[in-house]
Amino acid sequence: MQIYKVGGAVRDRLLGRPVTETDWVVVGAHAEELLARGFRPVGADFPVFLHPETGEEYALARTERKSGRGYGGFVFHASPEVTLEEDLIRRDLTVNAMAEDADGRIIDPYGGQRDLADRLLRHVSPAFAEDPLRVLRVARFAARYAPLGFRVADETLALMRELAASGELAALTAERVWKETERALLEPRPDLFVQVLRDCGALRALLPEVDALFGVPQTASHHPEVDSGVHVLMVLRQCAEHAQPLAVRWACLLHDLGKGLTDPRHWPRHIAHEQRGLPLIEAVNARCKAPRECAELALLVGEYHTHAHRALELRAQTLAELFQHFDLYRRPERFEQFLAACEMDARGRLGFEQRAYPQADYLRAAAAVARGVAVQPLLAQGFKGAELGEALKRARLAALKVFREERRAKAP
Ligand SMILES: Nc1ccn([C@@H]2O[C@H](COP(=O)(O)OP(=O)(O)OP(=O)(O)O)[C@@H](O)[C@H]2O)c(=O)n1
Ligand SMILES: [Mg+2]
Repeated sequence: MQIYKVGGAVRDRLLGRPVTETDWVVVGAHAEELLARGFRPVGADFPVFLHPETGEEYALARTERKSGRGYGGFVFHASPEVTLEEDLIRRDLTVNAMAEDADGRIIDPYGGQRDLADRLLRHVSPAFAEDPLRVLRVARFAARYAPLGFRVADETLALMRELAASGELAALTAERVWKETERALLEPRPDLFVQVLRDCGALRALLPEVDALFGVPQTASHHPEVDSGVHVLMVLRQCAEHAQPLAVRWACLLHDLGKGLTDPRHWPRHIAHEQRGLPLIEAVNARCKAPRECAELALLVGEYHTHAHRALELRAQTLAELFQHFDLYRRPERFEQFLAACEMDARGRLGFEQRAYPQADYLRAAAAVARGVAVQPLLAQGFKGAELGEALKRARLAALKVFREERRAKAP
C-alpha cells in the first residue's frame, strides 16, 4: 500500500501556513489490512480509520457516488484498485486535491499549485456537486484566505449557484451547517463567508432572515452605508478586527434581523425593530442549533443594542432593570460580551470604524457601581429572603441614581 498526505496539510504547507491537522489517503489497500495494523474505523460504512498512535485520519482511496439526498445519502466505493488520481478528482477544490508522498514530492494532477499561485478557489470537477456542504466550505475558505488574495473562481461560483438553486442545501443537517458556520465566523473575514453565500444564492436557503436585510435602507446619518445587509457585513468585519469570540460574532450577525420585517412605507426608519427581530433570532437559533451561549447572547443583543447606544440617556431605573435582565450579578462576563457586540455594531458603519464608543465604559462603570452594593449591611439590618432581594434592588437603584447624577454633573 502507499500512503500520501492530502488535503489541507499539503495546501497549508505550500502556503507557508501552520498545519494543525493532517489527513492521509491510503492507496492499494483493503480495510482489513489497516485493521490488522491497529487502525480504528471511524464508522461502520465509512472507509476512514484513525491511526493507533497519532489519531490522524487515514482514508482509503475512494470514489463516491450519490445515492440520495443529503448526508448519509452517500455510497462509497473504496477498493485497492482506486488510484490516487481517481480519489483526488472527487475532492472539492484544486488547492485541496494535492497529495504529498513520503519523500515530500507533490502529486498535483488538477492544477492545485497553479491555483495557489493564482489565488483561486476553483472546483476540481463536476463531482463537486456530490456534497452540497462544499458550498459552505468554499465560502469558509474565502473567509480564511481572502487576506492572502484568494477569491472564488467564476465557474465555481456558477456551480455553487446551481447547487443552491437545486434546493439541495435544505437537505444538509443542522450540525454540519453549524460546524461550517462557526468556523467561518471565526476566520479573518467572516463578512466574506456571508457575502459569498449571498453571491451564489445560498444565503437565501440557509439564512433567509439575514438575506432579507440586503436592499433594506437605514437612516444615512446613523448609517452612511445605508443598506442593512452591508451594515451587518461591516459589523462582522469589525468583530474580526477586534478578535471577538464566536458568541459575539453570532450575535452581531443576527442583531438587526427585525429590519428585514419593516414595512417599506416606513423606510429608512425601523422603529421597534429590536422587538420585531426577536422571534426571527429565536427561529434562526433553533434551526441552526446554535449552542446556548451564542443563542442567548444573540437574543440579548437583539433586544438591547439600542439601549447600549443610548446608555448616557438611560434613567437609573432603566439601568437597574437592564442589569437585572442580564443577570449581571451572576453573569458579568456575558454583559461584557453584550458591550463588545454593541461596540461592533456602532463601529460597523461606513466612516465610523474608528469612532470611540464611550457608552461601553459608561455602562461598565454603572455595572461596577451596581455590583459594588454590599449585602452585608442589609443582612445586619435583618433583611431575609424576598425582602432582602427587594432591599438589594432599592440599594442598587439608589447607587445608580447617585452615579448618574455625578456623571451628569461632570458632563461638558
Ligand atoms: N466536503 C468535503 C470535505 C473534505 N474534502 C476533502 O478532504 C480534505 C480534508 O478535509 P478537511 O480536513 O475537512 O478540510 P481541509 O481542507 O483539511 O481544511 P481545514 O484546514 O479546514 O481542515 C479536503 O482538503 C478535501 O480534499 C472534500 O473534498 N469535500
Ligand atoms: Mg484537514
